[in-house]
Amino acid sequence: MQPEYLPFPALLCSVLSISRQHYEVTLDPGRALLSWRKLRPRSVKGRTRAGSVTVPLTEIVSVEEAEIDGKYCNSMKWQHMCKPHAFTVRYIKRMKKHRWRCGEVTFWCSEEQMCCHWLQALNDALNQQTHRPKHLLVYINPYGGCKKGKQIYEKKVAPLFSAAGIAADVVVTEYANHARDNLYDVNLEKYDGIVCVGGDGMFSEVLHGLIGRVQKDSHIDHNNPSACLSRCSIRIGIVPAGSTDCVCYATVGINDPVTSALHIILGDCQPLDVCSIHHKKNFLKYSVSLLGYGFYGDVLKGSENNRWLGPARYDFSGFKTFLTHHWYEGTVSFQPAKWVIGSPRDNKPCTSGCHVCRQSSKQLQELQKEQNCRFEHSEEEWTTIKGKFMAINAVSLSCACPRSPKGLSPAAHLADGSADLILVRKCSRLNFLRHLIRHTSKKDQFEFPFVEVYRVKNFQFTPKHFEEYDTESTDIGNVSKKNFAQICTDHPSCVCSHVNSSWNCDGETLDQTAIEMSDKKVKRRLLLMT
Ligand SMILES: CCCCCCCCCCCCC/C=C/[C@@H](O)[C@H](COP(=O)(O)O)NC(=O)CCCCCCCCCCCCCCC
Ligand SMILES: Nc1ncnc2c1ncn2[C@@H]1O[C@H](COP(=O)(O)OP(=O)(O)O)[C@@H](O)[C@H]1O
Ligand SMILES: [Ca+2]
Repeated sequence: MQPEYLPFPALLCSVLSISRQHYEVTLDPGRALLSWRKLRPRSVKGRTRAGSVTVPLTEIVSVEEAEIDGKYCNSMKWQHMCKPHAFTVRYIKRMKKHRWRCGEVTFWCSEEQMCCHWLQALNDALNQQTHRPKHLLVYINPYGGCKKGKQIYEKKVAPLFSAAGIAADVVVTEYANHARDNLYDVNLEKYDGIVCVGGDGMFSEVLHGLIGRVQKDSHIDHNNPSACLSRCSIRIGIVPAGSTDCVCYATVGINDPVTSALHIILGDCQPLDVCSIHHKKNFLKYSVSLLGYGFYGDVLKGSENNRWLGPARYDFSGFKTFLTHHWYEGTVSFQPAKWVIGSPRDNKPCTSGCHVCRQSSKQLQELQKEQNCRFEHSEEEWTTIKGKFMAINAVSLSCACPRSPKGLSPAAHLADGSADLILVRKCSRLNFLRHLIRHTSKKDQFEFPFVEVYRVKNFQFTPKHFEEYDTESTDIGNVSKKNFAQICTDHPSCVCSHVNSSWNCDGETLDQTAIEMSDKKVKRRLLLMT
């Protein structure tokens, strides 16, 4: 039997007008390009192609028949025609520093038939982009960051979505965890993606709702640390309107609502590692950005009563935390991520389509197949480090954000199945400041004798007092006040609350201090619309 071939759409080339100048406009379906070139180019050498623009069809946002402006219609040029015809193409314009803007160009045709032909051909090309979302569910946190989420969505994002023919059902949240709870009830089949307008905390809320919902539908107990979770096929998009926005910044390269909206419209997609955190086999939370004990845990705790300060609450609390200069004692154990081909000391940041992520994922999958799903229990050696720490940070992505454009671990990978564990040991205030300042420049923040970094598959942390006073039961509630007093005499300069820090998990404080974290990737991977 003869194979059936679809007729390949023909190249379309016409002379059309843009702002009353003639252009040769070409739609090349074979190379997936739309281009326009000014006719009668200027004679000055080297400027002949100045009026030429090429746009990949994948970067066309929308195509529509243009509204004919009365003034333009009556102007000299069009007086001889019965009715002018035009169509408008919106497309991605790449600016500096990963910023995207929506460019717009209107092509005027001399005949109605030609205009229809162009509209049809361009719409056919757009309809082939089947990965683009058509129906989105949007959650807006009106209190995130500078409390401008609703405004940002209405002014900057909604007009782009509607121009691109995307229908959006919008929920403005009324309380914390509104979006999470709503995701348990909503008919997900209706949607091609979920969009959250807010910061990392809001993203984490949507992520918990979505992963939880999918596990509930598949009757999987996510409390079980070795359970293989069902994969979420629905994507989450982020419109940054929070205080840190590091998930957005680290995946898109900038925290800019218009850029994010345009990535969502094009259907861009980026897989993301998700870590799960347990305490004694009980599931606590998922983490996608920072899981930090010590400095970042204290910064978060100190910022909680100053929410009214907006994003500045972190700087204010950061300054205070820096001055208090606390260190914490405990034991960290981890298993290295052996499948990864990169190292945290590489000098290259992870970008979309990253070769390291692809290769590492492949190797991880093979390893899992080999170990026949016993991956979590493999008896590989654990490295144990006892000590006094200023900060213990586990990051599954770079955590780049406006405060630190390269992030806490600049070479961390978005989807390699591993997390970078950064240990900052007890050091002088000056040395800690030197380490912090390096986050704002290109200099290596790990190049200090008191800083270590490992690429890990999982890790455990036990604070010192758990080891000494709580061998039977590790429930913090069971540690008696007497024991606390005992511990505090060991720390003459501190009060009880400073014996332990708390964990900052993507901007939320965890109730437990002794935790286990695993980065189970593949099964727990999440698709991000970026
Ligand atoms: C002297 C300047 C030092 C600057 C050091 C900057 C390090 C910044 C690292 C940022 C890591 C961010 C990790 C992201 C975590 C977020 O998931 C999470 C939640 O985000 P959301 O509120 O958007 O929901 N955000 C956070 O936990 C906030 C962390 C922010 C840390 C800011 C620390 C500022 C430290 C300032 C120290 C000043 C010392 C001055 C001494 C003279
Ligand atoms: N309507 C609401 N009222 C109060 N808290 C909310 C609301 N909607 C979401 N939240 C919670 O606010 C927290 C912080 O939100 P986020 O958007 O990350 O802002 P920020 O970046 O300023 O911390 C999240 O944990 C989220 O669960
Ligand atoms: Ca990772």
